Amino acid sequence: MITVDIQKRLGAFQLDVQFEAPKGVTAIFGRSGSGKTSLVNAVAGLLRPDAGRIAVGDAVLFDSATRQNLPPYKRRIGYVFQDARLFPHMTVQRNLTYGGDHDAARVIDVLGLGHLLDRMPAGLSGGERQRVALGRALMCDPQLLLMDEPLAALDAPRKADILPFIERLRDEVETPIFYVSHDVSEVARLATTLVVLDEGHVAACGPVGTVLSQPETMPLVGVRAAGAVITTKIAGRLLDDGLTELAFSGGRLVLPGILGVLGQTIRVRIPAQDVILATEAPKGLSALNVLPVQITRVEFGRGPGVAVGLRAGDDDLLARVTRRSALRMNLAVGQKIYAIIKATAVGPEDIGQ
Ligand SMILES: Nc1ncnc2c1ncn2[C@@H]1O[C@H](COP(=O)(O)OP(=O)(O)OP(=O)(O)O)[C@@H](O)[C@H]1O
Repeated sequence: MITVDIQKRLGAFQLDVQFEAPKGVTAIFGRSGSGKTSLVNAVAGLLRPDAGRIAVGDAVLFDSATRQNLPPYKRRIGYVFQDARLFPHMTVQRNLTYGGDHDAARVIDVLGLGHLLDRMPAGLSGGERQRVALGRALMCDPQLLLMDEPLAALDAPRKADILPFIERLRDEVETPIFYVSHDVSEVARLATTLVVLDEGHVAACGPVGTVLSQPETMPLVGVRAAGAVITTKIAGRLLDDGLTELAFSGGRLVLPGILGVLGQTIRVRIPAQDVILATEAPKGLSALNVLPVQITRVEFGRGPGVAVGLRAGDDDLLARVTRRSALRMNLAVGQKIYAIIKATAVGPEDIGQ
């Protein structure tokens, strides 16, 4: 468990953050200026809090009560920035092992670096460079890895290339990761835990699927970003039609593309704005996915949209409808209705492992 409890005044800005993060990837998400970088800098030891406590398991990195403040180089923290910052005159192999060679063979395997070892950084793509930077950070045997917008400088195809490697890292390497991002698809794919910052405070914190599907989260993450994250298993592959059938606790979903092998676990983000609600089972509809659901929340905001929390089996879904529709349909907590999800609403960037 990682404990973060930080108070820090930065000019007119007050950072006041408390949360506990279990193993896995903890995404730190929030608008520009919400305090994400200040938070990870405090964890790295680059910014000294006015008060608080930071601990990774039993290792205390900072504690104002006992006046402990480990210098950055003693914190055993790996830091991966937006730009890879590799040594240009060294091969990938030498870059990787510059600070240590902990678990080298496995890190090279998980990050798919084997064929790049003799190359120089100048000849690598942006995504490959970031994988080398990640590998180098891991070979120093950190107890925590901090990644501050590591994919922000990459274009969409390079991002798509590197995400599966970070997913493998999350699933196969023990090192916990703090991952700063303002891209919700990235967060939905990678995060185990999500911490949403708002003006220096923790506005929401918990398992990523729970936080993103809460109606209250919608104003914080933005209406386009809000939506459920569900874990599914591949139940069928309709090869002729190029579709994949996914099973989850709430039923079945059919999505475009052949997404993996039978039985494989797939994580899917379903944007709230792409869920349509119907009070009766629809007939003669082109959409492939019609799920029976029960309303758990109806949250009227200040704008024209209403966030509707839904229970589908053991999973939470989220829909955004207009105030007018919510009133006309008389939507109320406990009501059993149908959620309709267009197969093409879930983009490739919303599907992970
Ligand atoms: N040394 C400082 N002195 C005064 N204000 C500061 C200082 N460092 C940061 N701030 C302010 O603290 C706030 C949080 O900054 P921070 O960089 O942590 O946000 P962020 O969420 O990482 O933003 P972005 O996504 O744009 O990188 C901002 O308003 C910033 O201007």
